[in-house]
Amino acid sequence: MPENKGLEGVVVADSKISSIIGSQLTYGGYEIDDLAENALFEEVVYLLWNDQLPNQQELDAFTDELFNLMTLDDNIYKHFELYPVDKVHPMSAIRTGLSLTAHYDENAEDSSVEASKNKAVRILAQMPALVAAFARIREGKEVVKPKEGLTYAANFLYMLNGEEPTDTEVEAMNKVLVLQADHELNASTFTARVCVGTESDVYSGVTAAIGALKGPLHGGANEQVMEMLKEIGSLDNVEGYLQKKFDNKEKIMGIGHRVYKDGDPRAKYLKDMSMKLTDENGYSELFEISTKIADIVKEEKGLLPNVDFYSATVYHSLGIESDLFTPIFAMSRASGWTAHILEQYADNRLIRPRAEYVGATDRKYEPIENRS
Ligand SMILES: CC(=O)SCCNC(=O)CCNC(=O)[C@H](O)C(C)(C)COP(=O)(O)OP(=O)(O)OC[C@H]1O[C@@H](n2cnc3c(N)ncnc32)[C@H](O)[C@@H]1OP(=O)(O)O
Ligand SMILES: O=C([O-])CC(=O)C(=O)O
Repeated sequence: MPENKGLEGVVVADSKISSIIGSQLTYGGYEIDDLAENALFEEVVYLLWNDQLPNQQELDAFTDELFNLMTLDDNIYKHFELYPVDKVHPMSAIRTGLSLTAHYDENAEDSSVEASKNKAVRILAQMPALVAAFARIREGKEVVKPKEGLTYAANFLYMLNGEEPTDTEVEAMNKVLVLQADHELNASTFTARVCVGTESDVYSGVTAAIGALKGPLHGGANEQVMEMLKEIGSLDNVEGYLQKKFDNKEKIMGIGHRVYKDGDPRAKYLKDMSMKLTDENGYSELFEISTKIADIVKEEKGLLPNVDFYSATVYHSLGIESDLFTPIFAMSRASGWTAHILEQYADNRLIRPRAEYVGATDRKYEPIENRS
């Protein structure tokens, strides 16, 4: 087995976008705490793409640009009606939908820096529209187009629910988007960089990244956390549920991290939000079940909650279906993916590691009639 199975600890790129040192996370040199408490998601995206926060004029121009690209081509809305939407996971729908948006971008194959930056803006603007449209169409509801003057977080909730969200909802959604925007070389970002390292286009990189985020060991864990909470059902069942998982050597979703061994700095914000929102919306028991799970897993395994753990109850309290949790993560992470894609283009070298061959050797071709 290679020394660094799963590329653990292997450094494969220089990056100015985000950094993890111990339990400290920074975006472009700003502490995640500072940004989570103060920043608008749009400011964070601008920071990830430009290595500096925008001034008011730059933010206004960027917000307008995003709004102007937030409505999808009618054919994209229509394509969601072409297949049995009730049987399709939203992450698969978004993966296909995002890939489809490329066909309505006349500069899709233009690989200039300017065109690649424009694609990043289009993708970020279109992700919330894709998630919200799919969610409504599968319920037989009319698509809701974005509303001018709303922030990115507010517009997503508006397009999803068809009514303007409250300040509390917008604040929570904005914070979740900020917290999930980037995370160094996580699996989906690495996937995006590998893809565009072949000089492939931005849409291909983001589509590949969506596929990687979908897995339950990565972004897909937030949906699984909600399924676990539902399965547990009440506080009394937590010990029994966990014991069975431990006995079967199964993982507890939303817990553990490849890099953070002393805790994920994003989790405390999500825990605070979860406590507040579950209390306000009548889901306090889900919060209590969550903290009991976290305490027992810490005690038994020394493992701590990651970003996905408490985000599940935050989304649930906002009335969001559990299979939309990972698509929302994708919406936010599209900012980090595209930042990394642009950074990869700027100083590219094909990413191509090696494998240790451990298969059979010295075989000779046998005609098919001679094979047993
Ligand atoms: C946004 C994100 O992607 S955050 C991560 C989201 N993913 C999850 O929440 C899924 C659950 N967690 C996990 O699967 C893991 O903790 C990962 C994949 C996130 C990171 O794992 P790694 O550092 O690669 O650890 P790895 O999977 O090799 O596990 C090491 C040991 O810890 C155990 N372990 C790790 N996480 C967990 C967990 N959540 N529950 C129980 N045991 C765990 C493993 O079973 C293994 O035990 P062993 O050595 O006795 O076989
Ligand atoms: O960094 C990782 O491996 C996973 C993670 O927390 C993220 O992508 O936010």
